[in-house]
Amino acid sequence: MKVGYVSYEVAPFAKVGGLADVAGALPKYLEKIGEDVYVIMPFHSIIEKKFDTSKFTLEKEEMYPNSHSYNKPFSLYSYFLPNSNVKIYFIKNSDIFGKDVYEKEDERLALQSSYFSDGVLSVVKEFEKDTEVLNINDWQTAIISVYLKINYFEDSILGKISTVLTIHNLGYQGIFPPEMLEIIGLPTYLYNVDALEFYGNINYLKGGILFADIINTVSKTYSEEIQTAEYGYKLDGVLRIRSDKLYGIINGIDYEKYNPLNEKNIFSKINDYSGKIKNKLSLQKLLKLPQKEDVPIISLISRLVDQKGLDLVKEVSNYLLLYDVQLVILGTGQEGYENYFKKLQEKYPNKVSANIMFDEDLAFKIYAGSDMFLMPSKYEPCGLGQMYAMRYGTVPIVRYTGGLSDTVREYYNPNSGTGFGFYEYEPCKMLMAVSKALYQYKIKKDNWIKLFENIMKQDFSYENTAKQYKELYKMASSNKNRW
Ligand SMILES: Nc1ncnc2c1ncn2[C@@H]1O[C@H](COP(=O)(O)OP(=O)(O)O[C@H]2O[C@H](CO)[C@@H](O)[C@H](O)[C@H]2O)[C@@H](O)[C@H]1O
Repeated sequence: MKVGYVSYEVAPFAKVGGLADVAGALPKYLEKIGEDVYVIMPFHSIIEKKFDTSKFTLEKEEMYPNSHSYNKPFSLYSYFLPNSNVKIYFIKNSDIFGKDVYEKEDERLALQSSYFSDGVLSVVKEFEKDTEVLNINDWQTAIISVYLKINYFEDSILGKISTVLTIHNLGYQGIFPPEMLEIIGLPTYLYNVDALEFYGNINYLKGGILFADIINTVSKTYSEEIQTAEYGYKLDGVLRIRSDKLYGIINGIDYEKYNPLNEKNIFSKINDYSGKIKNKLSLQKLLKLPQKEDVPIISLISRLVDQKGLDLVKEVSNYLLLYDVQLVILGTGQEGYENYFKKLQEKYPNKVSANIMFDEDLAFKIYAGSDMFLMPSKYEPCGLGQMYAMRYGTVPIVRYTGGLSDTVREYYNPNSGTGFGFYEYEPCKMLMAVSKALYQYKIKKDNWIKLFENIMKQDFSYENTAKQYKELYKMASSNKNRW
């Protein structure tokens, strides 16, 4: 079956968060199990800074979106996802796609994402005619399902395509003024409660949820949580309407790219606990923290946003730092958190390393060199950090929500469990989870090493995830919804 995977960010070309990791890996693994898959993303200008784009093939100099009122042309380039034969198309219009993957201004975002979405369909119609399913991702491309059902349902090529909408994060929905409908080339009658209207605005993700043939999210638990008022971000009712078509498939991580036996991403290979210690000492040296083998490093790598439970960390950090620990932060995001962690480092220069930057190389050195990885999220659709951490033998400490519930099992004894966690979103509950880990680390070292060995045996590879997506695509193509 021919499947197009459409994403606003794809690693390694442009990455802001976890969506890029999935978009850069899943298609590769789909190809391995026999799917005929290609990827489409915008040609963000940062790509030119990171890659030698002269290797890209110019497929067509001038193409146009068909519905959108911004009908300036784009050029189409192509290349391949690294280590695969998966073709990736880049839609280039330098006036539309600016220097950041996500620009701050709402109006720009509304325009960029819809221009891209409509442009994707022009590409499919001309270059990938036999596409059966488009896997669209998050609000930026959700609107593709609306274009297909409303504007192109009679088209001999596009009219046959089914959509799978994957929700990576319900917290971001693409909410814009109703006037956008005309600008993006959709009929104004869609401004009604059974379509895109959302509390006086329009909502791209709501459109995707109602118009896609199949919807899925990135863990089973999150697929259930988002149907409740607590996690539904006001779309729980709409999701409940579509609950018969709503699935949860846990993400994987790229085991080929992230391999503890390969020294490419990390300081030294980790095949036993001594390898872990080597990485830890090198990390301490790199970050100018005291090189102490027995002081546990607790790390946190994240977008610094409310979703990630950072208010809990703020609340208890002074208390936590009474312990003999080192805290390593890597992230960018809300200014309040960035400043907070910078100040924390100033206050505890020997205990805290706050790296307020986006640095993938450093990220994997931290995953490999830490003892514990903290992820106390308020909500977490899947979460990749905890899986990367375990891949490198770092014990996760998580709030049991969404995908964190589905990937971390509470430690009870050396033969069971893969981490430590808590349920209620309370600072002291998080602190207790950290204490449980510190107790094992400090007092029960044999147990800790056994735990290290257990988590390194966990399997979060993409093979199984890819098989489940294959089933979803089959289901989508045989369950096409008429609007
Ligand atoms: N400063 C920094 N420097 C370098 N690397 C950094 C970084 N900050 C974050 N990262 C990296 O970005 C990725 C974050 O992925 P997550 O899945 O943990 O969260 P995110 O909320 O972005 O993704 C959303 O989509 C994914 C994919 O479906 C879901 O797993 C998740 O729950 C959902 O919120 C990881 O690869 C991490 O290493």
